[in-house]
Amino acid sequence: MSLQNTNPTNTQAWQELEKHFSKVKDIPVLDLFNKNPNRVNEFSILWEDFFIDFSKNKIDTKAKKLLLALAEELQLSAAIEKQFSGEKINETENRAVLHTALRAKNKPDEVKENLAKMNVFSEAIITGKHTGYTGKPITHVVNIGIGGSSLGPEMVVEALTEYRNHLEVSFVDNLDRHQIENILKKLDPETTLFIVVSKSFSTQETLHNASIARDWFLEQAQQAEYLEKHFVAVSANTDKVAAFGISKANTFSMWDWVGGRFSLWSTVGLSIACAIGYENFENLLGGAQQMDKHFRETPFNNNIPVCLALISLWYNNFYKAETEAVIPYAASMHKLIPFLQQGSMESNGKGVDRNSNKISYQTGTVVWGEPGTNAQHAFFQLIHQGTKLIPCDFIGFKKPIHTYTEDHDLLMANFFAQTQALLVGKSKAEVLAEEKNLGEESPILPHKIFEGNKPTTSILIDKLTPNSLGKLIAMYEHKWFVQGVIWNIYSFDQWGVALGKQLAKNTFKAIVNKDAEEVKDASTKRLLKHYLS
Ligand SMILES: O=P(O)(O)OC[C@H]1O[C@H](O)[C@H](O)[C@@H](O)[C@@H]1O
Repeated sequence: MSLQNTNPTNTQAWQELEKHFSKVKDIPVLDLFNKNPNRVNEFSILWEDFFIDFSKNKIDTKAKKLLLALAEELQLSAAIEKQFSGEKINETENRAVLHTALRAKNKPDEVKENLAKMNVFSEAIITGKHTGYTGKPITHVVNIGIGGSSLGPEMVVEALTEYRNHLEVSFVDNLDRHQIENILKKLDPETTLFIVVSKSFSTQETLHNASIARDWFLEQAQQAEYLEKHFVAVSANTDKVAAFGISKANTFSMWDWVGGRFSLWSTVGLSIACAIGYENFENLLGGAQQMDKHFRETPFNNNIPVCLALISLWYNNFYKAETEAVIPYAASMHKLIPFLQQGSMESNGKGVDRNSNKISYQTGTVVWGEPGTNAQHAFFQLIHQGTKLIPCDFIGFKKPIHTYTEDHDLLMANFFAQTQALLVGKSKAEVLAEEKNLGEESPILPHKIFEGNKPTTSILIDKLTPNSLGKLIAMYEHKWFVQGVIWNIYSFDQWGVALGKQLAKNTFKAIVNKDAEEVKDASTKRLLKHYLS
């Protein structure tokens, strides 16, 4: 057993963290600021167009030191090198994990070829050189895929609205027929391109939706040869693509060494290239490449993904915080949360360690959130005054993507005010001074007090661009990786999604046969009977 397969709770650093935690857990963060005039410097990182302020977290100098020692003791550097050098670190699937190779300066030849093909194709769609079966240019692109074959591209396409061209881009992922019907009814088969994206090309939702789209198309186009102009596929399973009826020329390859949730950098990003142009897609890759370099080369105490990962681990394993929230102050980033949920929770929601033993400590956190300012009016009440500890990442931009700078100032004033309110709170004395009609004995008084001391990390970026978005996404990818290394789990498989898929097949059979007895447990049997009645 190498040191990298160690139960983290058995390390010396963990033991010391436990001891230290019991001493410092109740110290208010404001006291830490008072005792340490250098706190903001010590707990912030300025890197290129990113400024990360960790100082509002419940962490002192010693805890930081011990967390960094934990990373060293568990040989994080060696683990990072293993990933970048293409070792088969996804051991349960016997695969390398090389999404970083997709955005590296020197890409593997097969990647270069497929990206070049993507460049030419997206350009032809955008310029109208590629026409539909009646000679009209394509106006609408529909990405059919789910999970990693949808969340990343959709998030990027939505976030970068200011970089969009004239093409309308939609995403169909859900098995609910309602979704695809709603999209198709607005489309014209003559001017629509479908991109069927599935690494495995055996995902129920995607194949089902792709068949619906094909039938819809053929209903009007009539001739199967016209499919060639309107259906392309992205997949690692070219045989299955061919069996579905999409030609080799219309197939973009991806590879088993790219995990679905890390695949937006590959040909899975075809819808991105169509929506914002290939050059902008390359800028996205360029940003990720810069973050990869930062992650690989920067000492841990100044390393953004490493610090984010360790602070999150501190809350998860010592404060026993169950969740963490992400609040982007950019309405166009509303799809960032589901993307991060898959990335973090599918990667690190594991209960068995690398030695195949059941884990006795906490692993993956629950990630949730919503863009600010909407979040303020929905769930911030609980974060400010509830009983749960919820560390939050606030993401904001110095410059807006529009020209209304004062409006942007108003938005960002909310960002800063919220992190400040969460930290500082409002004391009894302050409430009384502000509200003269409230007496000391008023039953309303306790409701108006804010304890403060609620932790936030501020991620302040110059501007939302393809480059900075690439950096931001790669930053979170590396955060999950670091946590997986420390938790001693395999972050790159997802066996936990298999059982439900398997049972759905039998359940569907039971429904078709109208035979609830095929289902084993009493509750589901009763539900099925009711459904069938
Ligand atoms: O790209 P596909 O093979 O269609 O897979 C789509 C998604 O489905 C699976 O259930 C996995 O949980 C995801 O990791 C994956 O991204």
